[in-house]
Amino acid sequence: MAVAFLGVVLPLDTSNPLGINDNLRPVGSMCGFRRLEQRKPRWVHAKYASMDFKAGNGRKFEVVSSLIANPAGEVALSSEQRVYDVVLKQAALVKEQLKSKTALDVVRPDIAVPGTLEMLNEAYDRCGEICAEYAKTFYLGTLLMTPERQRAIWAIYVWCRRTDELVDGPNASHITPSALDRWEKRLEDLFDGRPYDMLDGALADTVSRFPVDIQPFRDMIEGMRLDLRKSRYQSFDELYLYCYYVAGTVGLMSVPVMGIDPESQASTESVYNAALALGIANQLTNILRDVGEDAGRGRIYLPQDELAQAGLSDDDVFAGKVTDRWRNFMKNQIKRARMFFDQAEEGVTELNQASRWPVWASLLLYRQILDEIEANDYDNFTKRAYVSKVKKILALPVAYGRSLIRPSRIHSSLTKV
Ligand SMILES: CC(C)=CCC/C(C)=C/CC/C(C)=C/CC/C(C)=C/[C@@H]1[C@@H](COP(=O)(O)OP(=O)(O)O)[C@]1(C)CC/C=C(\C)CC/C=C(\C)CCC=C(C)C
Ligand SMILES: [Mn+2]
Repeated sequence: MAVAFLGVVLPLDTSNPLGINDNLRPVGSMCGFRRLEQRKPRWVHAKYASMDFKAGNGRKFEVVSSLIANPAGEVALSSEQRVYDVVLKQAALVKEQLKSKTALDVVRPDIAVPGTLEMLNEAYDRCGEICAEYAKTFYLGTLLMTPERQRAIWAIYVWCRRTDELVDGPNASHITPSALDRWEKRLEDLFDGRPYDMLDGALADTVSRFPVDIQPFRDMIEGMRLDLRKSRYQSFDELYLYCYYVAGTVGLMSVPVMGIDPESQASTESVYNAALALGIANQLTNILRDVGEDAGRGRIYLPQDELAQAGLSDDDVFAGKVTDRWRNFMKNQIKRARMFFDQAEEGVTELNQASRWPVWASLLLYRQILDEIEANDYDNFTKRAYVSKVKKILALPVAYGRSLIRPSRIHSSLTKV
């Protein structure tokens, strides 16, 4: 089946609701080692890398603040510092783009999305339907936002879901790095106002209206590339980068749409940093919940050095036996994930009033998965930790109550300097 959209005939396969096919085209990626540079780590998550997780026996790399050195003395920026550089750039870009907002209420008048308004509305409605189908609670949360914001978030959600589906969906075994290159080319096209199908058309419209940058989208595709070629993570530093790619990026894509409260005294970069932390916390939680399922696919996302330090090996993970060593190891992993949630909390209040509720709801619900892992006595091999419907419903008014808290006028750790 095909639909005429934005002046061209676009494929739409009803048996494939996300409309993913391999009809994509070619592109490239990102950095590696740098020589030692004195850089001040700010908003550092390094404390999470070092707290109780210090370099163990036989480790090749040592965490030194924002730098990582190998035994030969070569020094690389830590993942945290590399990602923080992206945060700074994104925060600067959003400020820049908002300054140039035109009377037409678009931030990028150079993007002219072809097609009629009716087609565009239809595309956004479809994004909403997909979002409701795949993530009901989250969809309900978006209904509180202004219509323009809610449909922009749906369009971003659908692009993320489709990207994840490439490597995790039913056709995942056919996905090659070049298919991801073609998906990236398609992304560039939609950012240039040349969407490939109706769902891309909705996102093209979103990026013309909101100061959303292409970098986090590219980085998410990079995360999917990593997933194709890598099934072990040597250290938390490596895992952190993966979590940024596949989940921290979602925070960076969403904040320009959700907006920062006009009363907020917080710096833009601190809010972006909190959004990044929420993505990282969610992904760490995903990883801890899915240990058994991932092991069944030969994958272990847990940092190898920390497993070794706890006296555990890949074989223990594959054997799936809950021992005291495993419980202790998991306690530390859960503690770290909670620290990222705590950091994210600091930023939610700074968001625009109508955006706070869905973010609080998603934060509270996701964080409860960690409680459920504990309630399962750390058996994440044979039991899937999930939050019951009743607990989900109970969390919603709590989230609503928190969303009423206004940004603080008093100097805080997030205040602009
Ligand atoms: C200041 C502040 C705190 C602002 C909030 C910023 C914000 C909205 C952050 C959102 C964080 C978030 C929801 C991240 C998603 C993390 C996640 C679960 C990523 C998953 C990756 C791959 O995981 P995996 O394959 O291991 O897991 P599955 O078994 O497949 O689940 C993802 C699946 C990547 C794709 C992500 C999505 C489909 C979610 C996209 C969500 C949005 C665009 C909306 C976010 C908005 C709200 C209100 C939560
Ligand atoms: Mn997935």
